[in-house]
Amino acid sequence: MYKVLLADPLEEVGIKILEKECEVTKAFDIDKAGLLKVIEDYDAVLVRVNTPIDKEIIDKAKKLKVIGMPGAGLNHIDVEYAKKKNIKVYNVPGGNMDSVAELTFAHILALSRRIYAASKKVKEEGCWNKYLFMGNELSGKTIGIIGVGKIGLRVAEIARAFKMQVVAYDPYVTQDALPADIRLMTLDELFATADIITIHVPLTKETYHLISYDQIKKMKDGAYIVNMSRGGVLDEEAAYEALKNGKLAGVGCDVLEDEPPPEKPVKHIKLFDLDNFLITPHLGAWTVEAQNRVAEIIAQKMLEGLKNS
Ligand SMILES: NC(=O)C1=CN([C@@H]2O[C@H](COP(=O)(O)OP(=O)(O)OC[C@H]3O[C@@H](n4cnc5c(N)ncnc54)[C@H](O)[C@@H]3O)[C@@H](O)[C@H]2O)C=CC1
Ligand SMILES: O=C(O)CCC(=O)C(=O)O
Repeated sequence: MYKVLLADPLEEVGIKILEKECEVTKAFDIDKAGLLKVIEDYDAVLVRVNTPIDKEIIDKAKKLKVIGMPGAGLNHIDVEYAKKKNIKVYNVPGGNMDSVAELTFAHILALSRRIYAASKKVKEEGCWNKYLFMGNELSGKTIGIIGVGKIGLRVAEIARAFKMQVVAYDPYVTQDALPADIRLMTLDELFATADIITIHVPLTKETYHLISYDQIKKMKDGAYIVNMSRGGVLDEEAAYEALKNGKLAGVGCDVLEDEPPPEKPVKHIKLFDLDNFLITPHLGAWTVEAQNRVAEIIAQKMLEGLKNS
């Protein structure tokens, strides 16, 4: 029987598939030191985004044949090095795209209708004053999508239903490959055109701090930024400055560069003081539907990978 380590939780449907042919160990709280101690015993390991698999772990993993990620992003896994060591790395492209695109719009709507601040004012002060919370319609606005892969394209589909114009920046796709109503442009053109900018790129050397203060300066006054991709793509210090001085009207993030953030009083994150900064704790893929889907697919892929290795 293959030995599989679940270093992070997986929905039951995936565990059941693996358990048919593997001995499955659950070690959801394992840290790097723990992984280094036990990884040599396993044929396969499943990790989510906050459990990195680096060269050091791979070097210890003498029996490892398969690494599985029940989602899209692989920036926490040294995929090149794993491949050199003949370890297969699997993810589930598109498995959570609907959920992430839907949360993108939850942030966009919450920002443009000031839902967080208005709700807080009612609950904390009993203040029922609509005059404080004038919002904006999405209809007729331009959304700028950075990265038109699986999630970016789904965001574009939803944007259409809101009667928005869609522009996009992605150096790895061509205009012919896109639906006719998505206008591909340079990043500077997108900054000058978009009312709402939404980020859907992988975290790479190229995308690290892709949105810096110098880039924000090129955006329209009062623009919104939403980042559902990875912390590190948006420079959080720059976002703070731009929210404080009013250059940006709102920022919504599902991810942070330092994630999970240290708890108070260890470090206080300035952005958290601002009502027009929205944060969710990496919930993009966190729906029953997406989690069941990715669990089933990743378990099947890992099993196939083990059998073919
Ligand atoms: N918040 C969450 O829970 C989730 C976050 N994600 C993040 O979203 C990212 C995108 O996911 P998918 O759309 O499924 O991936 P995808 O691979 O289908 O699309 C990524 C797109 O980004 C483009 N891209 C790459 N480098 C770029 C650059 N420098 N500038 C502009 N575009 C660039 C690619 O050409 C591709 O079209 C993932 O890599 C992951 O980091 C994904 C799923 C859940
Ligand atoms: O489900 C998770 O743990 C993270 C999802 C994610 O960020 C991804 O699929 O790239």
